Amino acid sequence: MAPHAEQLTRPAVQLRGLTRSFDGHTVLDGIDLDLPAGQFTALLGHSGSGKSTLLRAVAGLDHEVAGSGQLTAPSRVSVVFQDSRLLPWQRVLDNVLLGLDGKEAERRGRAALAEVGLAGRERAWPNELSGGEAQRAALARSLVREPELLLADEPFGALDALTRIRMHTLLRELWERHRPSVLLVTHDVDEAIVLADRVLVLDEGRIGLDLTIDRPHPRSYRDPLLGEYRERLLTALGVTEHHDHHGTDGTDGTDRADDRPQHHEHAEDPQ
Ligand SMILES: Nc1ncnc2c1ncn2[C@@H]1O[C@H](COP(=O)(O)OP(=O)(O)OP(=O)(O)O)[C@@H](O)[C@H]1O
Repeated sequence: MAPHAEQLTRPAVQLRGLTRSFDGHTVLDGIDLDLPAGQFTALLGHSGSGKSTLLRAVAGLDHEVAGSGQLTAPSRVSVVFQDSRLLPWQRVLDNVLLGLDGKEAERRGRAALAEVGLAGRERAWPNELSGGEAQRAALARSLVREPELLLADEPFGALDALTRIRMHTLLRELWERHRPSVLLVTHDVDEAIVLADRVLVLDEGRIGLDLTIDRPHPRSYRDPLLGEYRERLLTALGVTEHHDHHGTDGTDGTDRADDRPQHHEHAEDPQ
């Protein structure tokens, strides 16, 4: 990045030479990355390419990676995973407040639940929520902590296609209102290009493609101009042979997530 540009956008996250290996197998191979404060970035890559490993490193959850290079991240970080990780023995509001006390925290917790569309469900138990509602509650739990950086690891990966699209709208609205820096890990090319302003492709331990998505929001899956970005990302992911299924073919695209190659072998739990 040019020096003057660096002065304009304070990076929220800065990685220099970040490396991580497991059993002699290098997963992150000297990653250099700046995430400017307030940017919405998506991270794509095949299963096993190291997306969760990178996210865990940025979250400060991986102590071994820390010494490998330079890693700077904000102190107020929230992480949302594919499963909501709500505690089943705590009611929804108590899950959202976990570790926060006092009337003011409770007021913020209720406000966060209202923001994600769960007003009135404060006293529900997690097992009374649908998958989408549970992820809404997980987002509320993140929001209430007013994170400078929101890390999301396949947060909508277990949801049906229609719920996922509703959650996309919600996440983008929350981002517009609160403006945390976001790093969203996903397998879903359409999810990445509809939500993010910048999409990174992780390939062989490096950032293989760093693409700015220069289209206004809210974006539609139907926008034919997103097709060019989709094509570039699919090419970077090595799946150009699926062009006919993913091109601008006049369908609304809402079912695309289901007819593209799936990479779920290692998608469950990044812990
Ligand atoms: N704790 C661990 N111990 C050993 N190997 C690990 C560990 N965590 C990750 N790996 C390995 O590192 C590689 C990258 O895993 P990672 O979970 O980061 O990939 P990913 O891109 O997030 O995959 P997916 O999209 O399937 O979730 C994989 O080969 C995985 O087996």
